[in-house]
Amino acid sequence: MTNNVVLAPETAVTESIVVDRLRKSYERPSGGDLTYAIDGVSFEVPQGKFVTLLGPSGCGKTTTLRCVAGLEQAQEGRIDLGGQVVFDAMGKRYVRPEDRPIAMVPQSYGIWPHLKVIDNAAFPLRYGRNRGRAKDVRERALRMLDQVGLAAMADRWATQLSGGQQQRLAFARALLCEPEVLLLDEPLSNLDAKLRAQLRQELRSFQEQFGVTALYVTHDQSEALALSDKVIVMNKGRVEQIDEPQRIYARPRSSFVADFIGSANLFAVQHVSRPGPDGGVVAETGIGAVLCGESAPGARGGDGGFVCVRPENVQVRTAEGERPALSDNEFLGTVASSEFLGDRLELVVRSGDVSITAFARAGFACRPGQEVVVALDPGATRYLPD
Ligand SMILES: Nc1ncnc2c1ncn2[C@@H]1O[C@H](COP(=O)(O)OP(=O)(O)OP(=O)(O)O)[C@@H](O)[C@H]1O
Repeated sequence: MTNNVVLAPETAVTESIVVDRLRKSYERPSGGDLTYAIDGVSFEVPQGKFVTLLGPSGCGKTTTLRCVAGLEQAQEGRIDLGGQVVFDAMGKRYVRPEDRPIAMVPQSYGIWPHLKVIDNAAFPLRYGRNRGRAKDVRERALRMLDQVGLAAMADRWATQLSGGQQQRLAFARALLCEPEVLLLDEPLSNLDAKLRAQLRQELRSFQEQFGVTALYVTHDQSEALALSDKVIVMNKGRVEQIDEPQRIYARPRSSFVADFIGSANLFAVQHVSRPGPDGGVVAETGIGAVLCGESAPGARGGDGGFVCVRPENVQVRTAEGERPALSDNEFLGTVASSEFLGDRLELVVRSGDVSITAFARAGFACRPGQEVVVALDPGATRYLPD
C-alpha cells in the first residue's frame, strides 16, 4: 500500500467518522491460524457527537481507534474522516496520521517531560498540522490553559503536575490542534475513582463547548453510559450493538450486551412462542412460563435464547400462607442470600434451578431460607434469541 496523501474532494459532511467493514489481523510471530482483531467493524459518528467504543479487554477497541488514527492499517475496509477518504483497502488509499484531521489523547497523556506546561500546550501550534497559521502562539496556548484551569501553572515543568492536571493539559493540547475528530484511548484510566468521575464531566463539557467529534475507548461501562451520545459495544472483534446509553441498558440485543452492561438476570429458554405484533413472547424457562413484553431483533418461535430482566424490575414480597396465589410472571422462591447495600437490599432468590437477583427496599424483612414471591415486570422483561 502506498502513502498516498491526496485527499478526495470535500463533500457535504454530516458524518465526521465513517468506518466501513474494517478487518484487521496481526501477524503472529510463531505462525498459526490468523484471527481477526477486528472483523467487519462498521459505524458512523455524526459531527460534534461523543461516541464510545466499549467492550472487554482484547475485543478490538484500541485496534479500531488506531486504524482511525492511521497508526494501524487494516487489510479490508474504508475510513472517511470529515468527508475525506483517509483509508481504503480496495482503492489503496492511506493518509498518514499527521495528515488526518485528528488529535489523540493516549492513556499515558503523552506529555513531554522536558517541556514546560505552556510549551507542551503550544506544541501543536508550533509543530502541528496547522503550524505557522497562529502568530500569537503563547497567548492562544495560555487562553486554552485558562479554560482547563492550568493558566497559573503555565511555567511549571510538565512533570510537576498531578495526574489529573496532566490529563487536562493533554486535553488542552489536543484541542489546540483544532481537530475534526478527537480520539481518546482510556484517558482517565490512570486516575483514582473520584477524580475520574469529576474529569469525565469536564471532558464532556469541553468537547461540547468546542463542538469537536469524539471517539472514546473504554472498558468501563459506567464511563461509557455517563459520557456518550452513542455506545458501540464490541465483542471478539465485532460490533454487538450501537445505541444510545439508555437503549443499550434497557434494550440489549444480545445476552453478551445485557451481561456486560449493568447486572442482568438471564434465564435459559427451552422453548418460545412466535412473537406477537408488539414483539411479546411467552418463554418456557427453568422457573416456568415467562411473559416477555419485548423481543430483541431476530426472535422467532422455537428453542433457545434467554429471558433478560434487570434486578430493579423484579419485585419481591413475602409469601403469605401455604399456597400463595400467583399471577402471571409471579414465581415462588426461597431467599438464598440477602446483602445490605445502604440504600437497598440485594436479594438472591432460588426458584427451581434458577437464581434470580432482585433489589428490595433497605427495610424489607427477610432472611435466608424464607419463602417469597418474585414478580417479573413483563414490560421490562425481554427475550433475547441468541
Ligand atoms: N501489535 C499486536 N500484535 C499482535 N496482536 C495484537 C497486537 N495488538 C493487539 N493485538 C491483538 O488483537 C486483539 C485486539 O486487541 P486490542 O488492543 O484492539 O483490544 P482492546 O479491546 O483495546 O483491549 P484492551 O482493553 O485490553 O486494551 C487482541 O487479541 C490482541 O491480543
